[in-house]
Amino acid sequence: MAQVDEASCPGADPGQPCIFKLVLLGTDSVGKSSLALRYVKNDFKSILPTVGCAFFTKVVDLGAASLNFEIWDTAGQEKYHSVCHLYFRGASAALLVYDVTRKDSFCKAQQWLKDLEEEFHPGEVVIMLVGNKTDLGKEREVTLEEGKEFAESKGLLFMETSAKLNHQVTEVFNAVARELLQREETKQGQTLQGDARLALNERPSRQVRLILLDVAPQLPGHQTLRNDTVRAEPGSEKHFAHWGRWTITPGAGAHLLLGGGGGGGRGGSRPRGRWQCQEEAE
Ligand SMILES: Nc1nc2c(ncn2[C@@H]2O[C@H](COP(=O)(O)OP(=O)(O)OP(=O)(O)O)[C@@H](O)[C@H]2O)c(=O)[nH]1
Repeated sequence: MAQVDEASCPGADPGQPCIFKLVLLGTDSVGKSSLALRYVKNDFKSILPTVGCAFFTKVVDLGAASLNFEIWDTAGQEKYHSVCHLYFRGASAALLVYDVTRKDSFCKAQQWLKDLEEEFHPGEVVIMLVGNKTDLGKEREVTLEEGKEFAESKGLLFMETSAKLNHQVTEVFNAVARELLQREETKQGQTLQGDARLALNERPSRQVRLILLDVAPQLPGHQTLRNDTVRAEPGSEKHFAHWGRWTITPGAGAHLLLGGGGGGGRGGSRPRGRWQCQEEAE
């Protein structure tokens, strides 16, 4: 993956990795806190139900690039549902966690997705559906295919994990991190393209009208030899018989490249007298 210009990431100090807010969503006891704990501290232990929200940070090193995750672990209990919305505002990524041994938690994850869809524009957040507790395979109520199918139908990333066995936990966060950096890179590319288009639009029209005239009235007996109007592409070269070769630069006029003996002089490398190029943008 190409390297992202980290200095231009939103929320980051110049030269520092991008900061992305990632929110863990899902009903109670699906293993949100356990996934966060496993990922951040490589630990698994009995945890009390989350009250409100817990917060972790983690630097993700992907080799070619790195980023900072702010991980918001929300409480899954129903009584906290309404406040969870406060926590997922401003998120760049969300993990929708369900427990593969509980169908109800899979349905709840789908409801969380609806909430996210109401809050964010399509594509604004990277969303991964995570089926946790694969170590309890015998008690499965949600198959791998069901999870995969639902994720595909909604354009979500998808993985199954076991926080207990440390199965695919880092992979989940890394996959989200890669997706975020890729999107950031695309965004920056589009901004650059937009800037370039803007710059092009600011230039005069591609066709310009140049009026070349010899202005050397101070020379005795001299008069304007030619008053010519041409249409020229920016940056093009034009040859005028007796007037030499000129480069045409809209906005900056025309510049003599090689004199053709203009200004009344014959065979000289520079025209005599003063020359002027007037430009009219079309
Ligand atoms: N077998 C197994 N148990 C797990 C796994 N992950 C979490 N648990 C257990 O599931 C229970 C709930 O885990 P939590 O991490 O507290 O779940 P939560 O989603 O944060 O719960 P709330 O705070 O209520 O929202 C705990 O007893 C964990 O030990 C897993 O991968 N496998």
